[in-house]
Amino acid sequence: MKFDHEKALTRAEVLKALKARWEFEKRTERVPVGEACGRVLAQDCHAAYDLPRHRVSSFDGIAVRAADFAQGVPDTCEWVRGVHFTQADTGDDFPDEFDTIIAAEDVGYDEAGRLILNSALEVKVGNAIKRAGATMGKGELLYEAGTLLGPEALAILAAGGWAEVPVVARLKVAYLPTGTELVPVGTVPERGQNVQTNSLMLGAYFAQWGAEMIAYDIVADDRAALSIAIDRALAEADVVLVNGGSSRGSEDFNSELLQERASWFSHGVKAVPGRPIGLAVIEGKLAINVPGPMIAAYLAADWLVRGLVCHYYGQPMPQRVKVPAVLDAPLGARPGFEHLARLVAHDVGGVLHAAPVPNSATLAENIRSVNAFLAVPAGVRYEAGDVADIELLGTKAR
Ligand SMILES: Nc1nc2c(c(=O)[nH]1)N[C@H]1C(S)=C(S)[C@@H](COP(=O)(O)OP(=O)(O)OC[C@H]3O[C@@H](n4cnc5c(N)ncnc54)[C@H](O)[C@@H]3O)O[C@H]1N2
Ligand code: MOO
Repeated sequence: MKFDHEKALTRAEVLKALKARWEFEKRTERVPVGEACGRVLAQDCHAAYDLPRHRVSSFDGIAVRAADFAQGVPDTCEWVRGVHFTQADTGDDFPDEFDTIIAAEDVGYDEAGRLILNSALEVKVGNAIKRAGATMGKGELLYEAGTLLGPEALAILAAGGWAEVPVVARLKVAYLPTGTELVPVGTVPERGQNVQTNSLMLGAYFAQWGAEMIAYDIVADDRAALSIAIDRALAEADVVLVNGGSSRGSEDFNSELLQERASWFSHGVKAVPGRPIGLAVIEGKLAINVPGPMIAAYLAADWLVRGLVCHYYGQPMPQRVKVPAVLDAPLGARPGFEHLARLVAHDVGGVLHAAPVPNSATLAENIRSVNAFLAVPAGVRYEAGDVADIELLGTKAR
């Protein structure tokens, strides 16, 4: 499908246009609290009760009556466990007749098992006692709707009585690999064939971002078959990704098929790699024709699908750590286009340097070595030796 570079939108314009037109329904489901890490809370969650339910000791030690210490440390030779004092270790409840704790470090016993206390002790009511509700008070707001739950949140919610947690249902992203040349993983490709692998990479990313991928079987470059598959995917998912057939090949039908169904359609983004992307809004759902090549598919997922996932969950797009690096090669795209530069960053005598992978490298080598990213704005060109703030992709700089 032909497209006009001048009409292509910037990445920011694409995100804005799609978010403005996307009509998604945020479904809610309840999941066991142990499975809620990484999920987004669908409603405010309050503590169901005070915890601890009643005051407890906050030290390993013994519970005593402070009144017995009004004149200083008493003679405890005749003290009877359970009558004059009782064991009360950290987190332990103890009978209400006792009102203070003496830490184990200040407590001893003689050969006859009689209690001996440090004579310098000052004992007041309420020493080393954790009040009722100190962990959480009944009705306390534990987490607000919209919170992205992390490991600690699971523990706090569970402590507050939430054995099951109401969360936003996972965004469903249908992934449709298309191309007559594609064969499934496990098949040795013949001449003219290629292994369908983007679904593995994208599915793993979507899982990290909290979206569920519905992976479809490979669809050949056949208009009728593609049309049926696209309609099926649109019925099943919130977002449909049609991978491949996005450009100008004689069998690149996908963007056309999306445009036919769309209330809004745009082809192409002013960013490379990944420029020939098809963007459609179909009955309030989003359908994206993601370019086939692995790096273009990765980039589209990273800036666009991730942005949409964050929008669905009401979360900000996570920002990567940026650090200054000396560029060892020029960077910048043709006029009007952003350059989404994937870089290899490495330390040279305490100074971070970065450069793109040489064109001569295999794709495998490229993927293995890239550990940084720089979005060079349209109209900007960096020369070798310039310093730029690069984003670290989370792998160790080498
Ligand atoms: N004459 C032109 N040719 C191309 C242009 C252009 O402007 N003029 N743009 C190039 C750019 S940039 C890109 S990006 C690609 C876009 O390609 P398509 O989206 O049409 O993808 P296909 O042609 O179907 O496949 C390309 C390549 O990727 C492999 N592929 C596809 N899907 C998968 C998958 N699921 N897993 C693994 N690999 C996949 C496919 O086998 C091909 O090798 O067009 C350029 N051409
Ligand atoms: O978008 Mo393409 O070749 O630039 O991957």
